[in-house]
Amino acid sequence: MMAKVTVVVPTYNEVENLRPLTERLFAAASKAKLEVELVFAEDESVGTPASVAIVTALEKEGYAVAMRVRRAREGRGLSSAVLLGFDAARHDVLVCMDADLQHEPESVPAVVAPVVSGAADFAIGSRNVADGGVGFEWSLKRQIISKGATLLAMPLTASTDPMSGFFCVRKDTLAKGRSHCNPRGFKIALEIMVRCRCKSVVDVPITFRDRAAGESKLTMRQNIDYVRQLIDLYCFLYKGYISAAAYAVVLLVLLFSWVAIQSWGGSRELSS
Ligand SMILES: Nc1nc2c(ncn2[C@@H]2O[C@H](COP(=O)(O)OP(=O)(O)O[C@H]3O[C@H](CO)[C@@H](O)[C@H](O)[C@@H]3O)[C@@H](O)[C@H]2O)c(=O)[nH]1
Repeated sequence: MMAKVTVVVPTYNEVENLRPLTERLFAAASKAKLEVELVFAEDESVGTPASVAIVTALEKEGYAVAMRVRRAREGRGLSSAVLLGFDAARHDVLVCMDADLQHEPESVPAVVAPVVSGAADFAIGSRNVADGGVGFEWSLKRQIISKGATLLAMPLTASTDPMSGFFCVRKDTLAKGRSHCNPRGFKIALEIMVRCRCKSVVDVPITFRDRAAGESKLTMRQNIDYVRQLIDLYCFLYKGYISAAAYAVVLLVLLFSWVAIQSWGGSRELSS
C-alpha cells in the first residue's frame, strides 16, 4: 500500500523557495511511491501575498499543497508553526522540513522510511553520521553554535543531530506529549523527541545544503529561547534525579550542621 505523508514546512518570507521545493518534493515522492500532502505553515510577512499566490497556482496545477497563514497579531515562531501544521495534517505520518532547500526534498523518502516501516518512533535527518554532512562552506560561527548546541542536548536524546529541523514522526507518537510541547523557539525536533518519550530514534544521513534564496531567521532571541528550552527539558526528563540530588544536598547540610554543633558543644564543655 502507498504510504501517505503530510509534510509541514514552516515559512516566513520564503517566496522564492516555494515552487522549487514543491516541484522537487512531489517528483521525489512519486518516484518513491509516497502520497504527499504539503502544508506550508506560514507566519504573515511582507512576502505573504506573493506566497499565497504561488501556492494557489501550484494547487491549480494539481499539487496537493496548501498554505495556512497565521496573522501577525496571532503570533509567530518556527516551532509553534510546525505544531499548528501537524495539528491540521490529514495523514498519520508527519514530516517537518525547512523551506529554503537546505533539506533536500529528495531525502524525504529516506527520512520517512524508518517510521513507515515501524522500525522507529522518530526519524531525523542527521549531518553527523556516515554519509551525512554539510555540503557547503558553513560559517565558523554557525558551526560553533551548532556543535555547542548539539553537545548541550546530548544527555537528552539518542540522536546525533537534534538541531536538525528535518524529521518524521507518527501522529500517535506525537499525541503522547503534544500538550506538553513548548511552542517557543526553533528546536521542535528535540522538543518532540523528549516530551513524547520517543524510544527508538533513527538518524538518517542527509546532506545539509546552502540556503537557495532568502535569509536565515535565526537571531540571538532563538539562542536564548534554546537555553530556556534546554533547562525545561532537563527538568522534565531528570526531575526525579534533580529532586533526589536536592534532597541529598539538604540532608548533607543538616548532617554537617549537626556534627558541627555537636563538636562545638563538646569543645565548650571541655574548656569549661
Ligand atoms: N512560520 C514560521 N516559519 C519560520 C519562522 N522562522 C523561521 N521559519 C522557517 O523555518 C525554516 C528554518 O528557518 P531558517 O531561518 O532557515 O533557520 P536556520 O537558522 O537556517 O536554521 C536551520 O538550521 C538548523 C540546523 O542547523 C535547523 O534546525 C533549522 O530547522 C534550519 O534548518 C525556514 O523554512 C523558515 O522560513 C517563523 O517565525 N515562523
